[in-house]
Amino acid sequence: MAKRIDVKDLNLFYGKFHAVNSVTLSVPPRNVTAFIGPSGCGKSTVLRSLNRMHEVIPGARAEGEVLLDGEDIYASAVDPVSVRRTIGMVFQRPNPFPTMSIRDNVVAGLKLAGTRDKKKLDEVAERALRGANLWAEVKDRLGKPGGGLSGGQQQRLCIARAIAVQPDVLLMDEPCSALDPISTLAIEDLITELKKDYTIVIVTHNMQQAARVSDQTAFFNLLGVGQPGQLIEIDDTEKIFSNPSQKATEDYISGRFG
Ligand SMILES: Nc1ncnc2c1ncn2[C@@H]1O[C@H](COP(=O)(O)OP(=O)(O)OP(=O)(O)O)[C@@H](O)[C@H]1O
Repeated sequence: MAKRIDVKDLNLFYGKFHAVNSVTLSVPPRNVTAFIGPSGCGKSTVLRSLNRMHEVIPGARAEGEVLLDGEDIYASAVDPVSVRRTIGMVFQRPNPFPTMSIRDNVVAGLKLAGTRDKKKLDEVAERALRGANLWAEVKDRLGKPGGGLSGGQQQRLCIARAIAVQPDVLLMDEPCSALDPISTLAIEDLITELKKDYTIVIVTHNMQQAARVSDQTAFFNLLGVGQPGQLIEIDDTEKIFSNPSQKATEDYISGRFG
């Protein structure tokens, strides 16, 4: 079930370093939101804070609120592990368990959560692989190692693994940066398919990609070296790329800096 995210006055730190200043934004369900901006402005840091992966880094902390359908994921009673199950993540480099079979890669999260029923695991594996547009390519070699797939297939395998646990939100941190153009298009098509069921937030350096796949775009910027990154504006992708409200956004998307 896709859910809505509301971020309120979120500040992110690495030890004493204030990495991101006061972000407030909303992500509607069944929508793709792209985070763009120059290197170091805090896109990945904000993304990781949306499922409490940020605090896994020693010394890192978050202040502010991240609401998932109105529930604060940072509330003291909330278990960060269950947050990460509900809000899945796909990383820059495909990271399947290389020696584990394709099928077991997909159902790794479910097995970890205690599901042992083979029939159920097979069903979930098929559904997730179909959902990730990979089923046709791997159905005859489900027992073969995940590491034997191409880079683009491995990334779809990781997406299958992320959706196998039926999350509410999918976070993607530059999911195509290690892929060739054909695999990139396959992932972009998949993102468009997945948004029927999921809320998706994607960090990308590729502005054409943001324009192609996202409904809304958030532009982050850095005011200076050592300064925290900040959200400059968030709006419909069409508006950001045709008529942004802020000059800094226009300069960035027209390639005048960044
Ligand atoms: N593990 C970490 N420990 C300390 N500082 C970090 C860590 N990760 C990121 N930072 C710092 O936080 C700031 C934001 O980094 P972040 O990776 O979020 O930016 P980004 O916009 O995603 O950059 P890029 O586009 O290059 O991936 C940077 O100054 C970075 O050096």
